[in-house]
Parts: sequence; structure tokens; C-alpha cells
Amino acid sequence: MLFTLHKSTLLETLPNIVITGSKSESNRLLLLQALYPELKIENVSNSDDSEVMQKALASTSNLIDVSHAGTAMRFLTAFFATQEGREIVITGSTRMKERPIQVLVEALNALGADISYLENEGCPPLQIKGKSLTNDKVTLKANVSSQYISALLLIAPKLKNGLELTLEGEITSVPYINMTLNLLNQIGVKTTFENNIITVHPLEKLNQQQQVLTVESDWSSVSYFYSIVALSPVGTKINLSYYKKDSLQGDSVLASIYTDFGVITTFNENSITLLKATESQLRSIDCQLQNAPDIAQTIAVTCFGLGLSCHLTGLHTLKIKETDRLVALKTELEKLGARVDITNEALQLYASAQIKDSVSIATYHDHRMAMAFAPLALKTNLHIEDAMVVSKSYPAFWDDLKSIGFKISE
Ligand SMILES: O=C(O)C1=C[C@@H](OP(=O)(O)O)[C@@H](O)[C@H](O)C1
Ligand SMILES: C=C(OP(=O)(O)O)C(=O)O
Repeated sequence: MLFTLHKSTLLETLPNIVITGSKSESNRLLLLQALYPELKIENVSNSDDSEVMQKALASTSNLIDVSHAGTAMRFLTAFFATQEGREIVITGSTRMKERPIQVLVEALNALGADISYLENEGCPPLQIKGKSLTNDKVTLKANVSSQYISALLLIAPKLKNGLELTLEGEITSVPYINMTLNLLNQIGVKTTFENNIITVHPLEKLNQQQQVLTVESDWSSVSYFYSIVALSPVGTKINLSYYKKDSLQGDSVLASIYTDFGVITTFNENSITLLKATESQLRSIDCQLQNAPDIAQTIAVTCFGLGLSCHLTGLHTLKIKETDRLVALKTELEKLGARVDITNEALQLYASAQIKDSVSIATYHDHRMAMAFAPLALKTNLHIEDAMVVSKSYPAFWDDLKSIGFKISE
């Protein structure tokens, strides 16, 4: 579905926006709940990716389709590898069949799993024959995707002797690994992470009869509101729930990054207030995003909308996400009149004073392409192709934008 975003200004008084739970926290906790059914989860994400996860864990079918959900593919591969006596095929969208999973499959097979490729070597679909995993030590590459590491950590406390993971190479997306370890700790699992070695101790049952964990709202989703506030006049203020200062989500680094754009974050009891306090004092932004790859698109588009240049680095994982996000960003920003250079791990945007009117932005089955470009409607008219792609992480995105004054028609 093509959405037309008419050039808009925000309402004078903005409603509080409640954003759904983090899909990263939700998908970890859903997997842990399958292993420890006493666990209760509050504020679970209503994203497609978390629904896929819930359905797959409840399914008795021998064919599991995770569609576009990367975390579900990786976490469920580890989960089904440990389900003795169960044989399944796990598959996904056309793009999912191109997203590599070899590092995880090799690590699981080295631990004693029985996983094989059904189409292309190294990618889904996979055939998994569930077994009891007998080994407890494995080494794997840590520079491709942290999701492989989180997948292994999540099943680790149910392995007889726990797990010792040795990570090779530069570790990417570290906050996501720490999030996994923190959630394990919260349910009573003992872990250590020193240098490049992670250990997880076994835990048969939760200590308390019942444990309730509450998912914080999604920080990647709030990035689009940081961009909206950055592109709005000084004095613009918006409140978003439910957020806390000591977040497990690495994308909470937004609060610090957006000070460069004049946006100040105030942490309230369980919400944040974003205020455009000043115009950006900088002409150019430099950001290393190895620990927060999902906000790269948002930051690049904010810079373009403000006529700033930016140099974003640490982006080597962007090529294997929902689409090759570096190529997609370059192509779509250039349609709007930008000049962009990309390498395998970096993006350079050159400052440009003008934004072309009524351009149609392609989204490449990538929710973040649609959501990152939408704030530009504060500067120009634009079209967003396949706009419902946002439901992968944030189904209420367009309704929330309408509620603050965006004029959107189908
Ligand atoms: O573990 C997670 O929940 C995620 C880890 C990151 O992936 P990589 O480790 O592949 O960069 C991130 O981009 C993704 O959206 C969610
Ligand atoms: C990369 C993402 O998700 P996944 O890898 O889980 O598909 C994302 O949400 O930006």
C-alpha cells in the first residue's frame, strides 16, 4: 500500500505516545518462557516479529515459518535444536533465505545438534532434528551478528552443564548480548562475561514459584520521534511511555546522540520527554554505530532533513538485515537530492540545502526504511511504498504519527 505523506506541522499540544514493548526483550523472554513456563511477561511487543515468535513456540506443526523475523529465526533454531524427539523445518521470507545463519548452525552442531541446510548452504531453510546437546564448550565468530550469540545463551541454562562460549574477532552489537545476559540474571541464571569468554550456569527451575518481568518499550521505535523533534521548531515537546533511564536496550544511546541535534531528553517516572531546546550547533555529525545498528537509518535521514552532513561508521551488519540498508539508504536519499557515499561499513552523507518534493520512497520489505523517512513529511510531501511494512516492529506507527498532526492518505 502506498501512503502519501502531505507536508505537515505538528499539533500545538501533543498527546502522550505509548510505544509497544521492545521486540528484542520480548523475543528473548518468550523463548525463556518456553523453557521456564512459570515466567510471566508484561508489556510484550505487539510487533509481527514477536507474534511470529509466540506462534512458533506454541505450534505443534513440523513447519515453522518466521517470515522476516531475524531474532525469531536465530533464537528458534537454537530452541528446536534442543527439543529431543521433535523434527522440524524452519523457513522464512525470500530475504530470510539470504540472511546467513552458518555461524550459529556450526556452533550448535559442534555442541551436538543435528541441523542441515535444505536449500543454500549457510542460509535458511533448515532441517532440525531435536537432540540433547552433549558438549558444553564452543568457539564462534562474533563479528557477523550478535543474534547467534544470544540464541546460544538463551538455551544455555537448560543444557546439562551450562555453556562456555569463546568469541572470536571484534564483537558486534554488544548491548544486545548484555541484554540477553541481564535477562538471564533476572530469572536467576548465573553468568560471567570476561574478555571474550561467556559462561552460563545451568538452571533447572526458576527459584521463585512465579516471576514477572516487564518489558520496557522499544527504543528503536522511539528513534523516529527523536527525528521528528529534531526536524521541528525550537520549543517542540513530546512525551513517550514506558521508558526508564537504566535501559537494557543499546538504542537508548539516542538520548545522548540527539543532543547534537538540540534535542534534550528528560527521564520521568516511567516516560521520557523530548524537547527541541536549540537549533543544532553542528554542521556535521560523526557516529560510531557498531553497538546500535538499528538507528543508523534514522540518524542519516535526520541529518539530511536538517541539511547537515554525517559520517556513520560501524555499519558492517547493515548489509545482512531486512535489506542491504546501506544500498537502500543511498538509493532513497539520492532520489530526494542527497549525495551519499557508502563502503561495506560506513556511510557519508554530504550536506544539501534542498529536498525534492513528492518523491516515492521504496522500502525493500524493511520497516525501518518506511519509519526513518516518514519524519521528512515535516519538510516536504513524500510517498512511502508498502507502508504497512512498519508492523514488523511497530504496528501503530502510522496511527501515532496521525495523532501528532501528520497528514497521511492512502
Ligand atoms: O538481538 C537482537 O534483538 C538484535 C540484535 C541486532 O542484530 P545484529 O546483532 O545482527 O546486529 C539488531 O540489529 C536486531 O534488530 C535485534
Ligand atoms: C534487524 C532487525 O531485525 P531482525 O534482525 O530481528 O530481523 C531490525 O529490527 O532492525
